[in-house]
Amino acid sequence: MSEAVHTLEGWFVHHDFRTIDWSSWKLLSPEDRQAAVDEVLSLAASWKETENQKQGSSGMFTILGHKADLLFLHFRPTLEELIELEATFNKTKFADVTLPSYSYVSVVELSNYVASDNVDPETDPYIQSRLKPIIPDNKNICFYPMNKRREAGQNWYTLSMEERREMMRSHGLIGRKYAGKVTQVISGSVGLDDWEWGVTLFADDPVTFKKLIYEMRFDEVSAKYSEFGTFLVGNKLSEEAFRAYLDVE
Ligand code: VOV
Repeated sequence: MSEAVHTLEGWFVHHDFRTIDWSSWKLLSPEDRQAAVDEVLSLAASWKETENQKQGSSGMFTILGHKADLLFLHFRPTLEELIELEATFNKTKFADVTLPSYSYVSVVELSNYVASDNVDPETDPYIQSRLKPIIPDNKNICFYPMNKRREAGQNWYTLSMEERREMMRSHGLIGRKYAGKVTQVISGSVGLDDWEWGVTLFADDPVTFKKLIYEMRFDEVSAKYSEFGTFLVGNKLSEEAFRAYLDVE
């Protein structure tokens, strides 16, 4: 039997993707539309307050293409908080014109494949900041779920710890070339959602997503042992941009 890698868990994550029923939105009166936007922005202000108190992080994004129009991304210490956030949003006037199009539930994860000894993860500021990530201000976001393969002759889970560690070392070396250009948040979802990990990337230039993911495709762990789900990409929304996005005057 192979040895399971030790993992550290941080904040829970909800990727809440919505489509907008634009016909219904346009049928609302200008006053009702304004009230609906104000209501969401007041929720966004309360999310900012939570972030200021270091009790989570939330962001709003537009998503390009048919898969979704918006993403509400939430990091919180507990699943209960994420459930409450979802219910609160669903009770807004704006939610009446949206439909959930995709969602993903996971928990921020760090594994100790390449961890250094003599570090206490409970107090180390770097590890803590990775386990409890604050959504960066980069313009673009890319999300996709992934699995490690479990096929005869290509089974990640039957490899020895040493083999896996070596491949993750090589994976990390590629990733490090993109330092300063991409921020990655890897969240584990075994037992929480349909895939094994969620990959959330943030960058100012969307071409960076393509270059990083393409380069990783040639790396052994991705080339031989990884399978990917649907990709969603979009832009971070400021409060003003959210208002402008929904403006149909
Ligand atoms: C943007 C750069 C970047 C960097 C620096 C980076 C580094 C690292 C390190 C050092 C480690 C191991 C320790 C830890 O931190 O957990 C990981 C871990 C992981 N990664 Fe990664 N990864 C990146 C980026 C990055 C991407 C783009 C992907 C998607 C893969 C692809 O082909 O599309 C990915 C996946 C993962 C996964 C699924 C895990 C967990 C694997 C497991 O079996 O447990 N990752 N990753």
